[in-house]
Amino acid sequence: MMQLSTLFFNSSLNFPPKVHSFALSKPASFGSSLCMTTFGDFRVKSEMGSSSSTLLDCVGRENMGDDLVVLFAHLQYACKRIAAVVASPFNSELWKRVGLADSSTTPGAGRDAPKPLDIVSNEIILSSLQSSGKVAVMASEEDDAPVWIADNGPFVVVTDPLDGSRNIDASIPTGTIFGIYNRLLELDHLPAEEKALLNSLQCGTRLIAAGYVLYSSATIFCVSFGSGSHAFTLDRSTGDFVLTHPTIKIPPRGQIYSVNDARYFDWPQGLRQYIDTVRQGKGKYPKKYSARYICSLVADLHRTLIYGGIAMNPRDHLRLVYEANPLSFIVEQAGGRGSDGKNRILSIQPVELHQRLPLFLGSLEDMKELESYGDVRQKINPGYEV
Ligand SMILES: O=P(O)(O)OC[C@H]1O[C@](O)(COP(=O)(O)O)[C@@H](O)[C@@H]1O
Repeated sequence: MMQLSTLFFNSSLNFPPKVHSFALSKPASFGSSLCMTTFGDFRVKSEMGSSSSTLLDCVGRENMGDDLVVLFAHLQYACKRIAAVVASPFNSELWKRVGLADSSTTPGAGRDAPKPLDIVSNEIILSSLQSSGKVAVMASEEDDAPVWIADNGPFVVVTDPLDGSRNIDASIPTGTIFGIYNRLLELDHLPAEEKALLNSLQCGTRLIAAGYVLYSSATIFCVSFGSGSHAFTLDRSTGDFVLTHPTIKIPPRGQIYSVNDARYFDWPQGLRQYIDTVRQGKGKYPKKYSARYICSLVADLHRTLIYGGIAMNPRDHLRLVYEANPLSFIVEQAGGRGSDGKNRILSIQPVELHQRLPLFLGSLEDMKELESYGDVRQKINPGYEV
């Protein structure tokens, strides 16, 4: 079968040669205090701090070596392509043009059936990582087993290429999640399949970098190298990810909880009590909480980082290796906590690539209060249809 990404990107039907082009002017200097960009007739002014710089500038400054800069150059390129694909008017054509319903795409046990854009995003990331020459193995939500890429690649990448893809048809935000480890040299002697898996099952405490990319009204690349979490916004006029949220600090308390509360009657007593309490303004923070739930993990987490509160999914649904670990890393680096309702996520040793668990991410004080209710992890998981 033709590669989906090839089909999607090379087709003249999908990308008509005739596109509107606006006169785009590149800002004179990103270092200036006022950055002005022209989008056609619209002039957009943005205040840029003196620290204004791009994602690649910042990766370079982390002093973690040129290999990581090269990897991020490829990763950001992949995410820009995914951003373009999810916003394309031709997404709905994918179902008709490729045979995704055949058995070759049936996922292994414990995995959900992929959507066409999951597969396209997966291919975009895989091909970028392959051409970087810096990645030994990629473990993805979309593959049953990790893919061994290059014996001498210094890094291991775990990823959910397109989280929240069930929202695509309604143009609701989606995101890419990634985590990066060093390749474990002591496993080099093992057969490829075995070392690919063991490299991918590293504990979250060993992450050297992690992040997410939010595809929403803005495309935001949030990353941590273990010294704070920083977010960059895609400037579509230049193609750069520009530093917009340096050293994010999650508020120690928010007034927002984010959960699919249609599952209320499947929740354990502790979680019901916690939500009942904060809804009524009877918790440690004496104000009534509000609910926000996009049902798109990256978007729910991004809002939580900015406004505070807790983003949670109390059932065994989200994956430890490529969802919970990278996002917990980001949250911890922003001063918050990531747990399964009891244990710190980053300290849980993965035993399976697609291992699922309850996930709670958020403000330190809110997380402590939630966990004090003890029993917050949902035991039953009846297989909800939507
Ligand atoms: O159905 P629930 O329990 O509300 O789960 C919703 C969550 O599942 C996700 O869609 C991830 O699941 P998928 O990877 O199967 O799409 C998250 O983006 C979202 O937060």
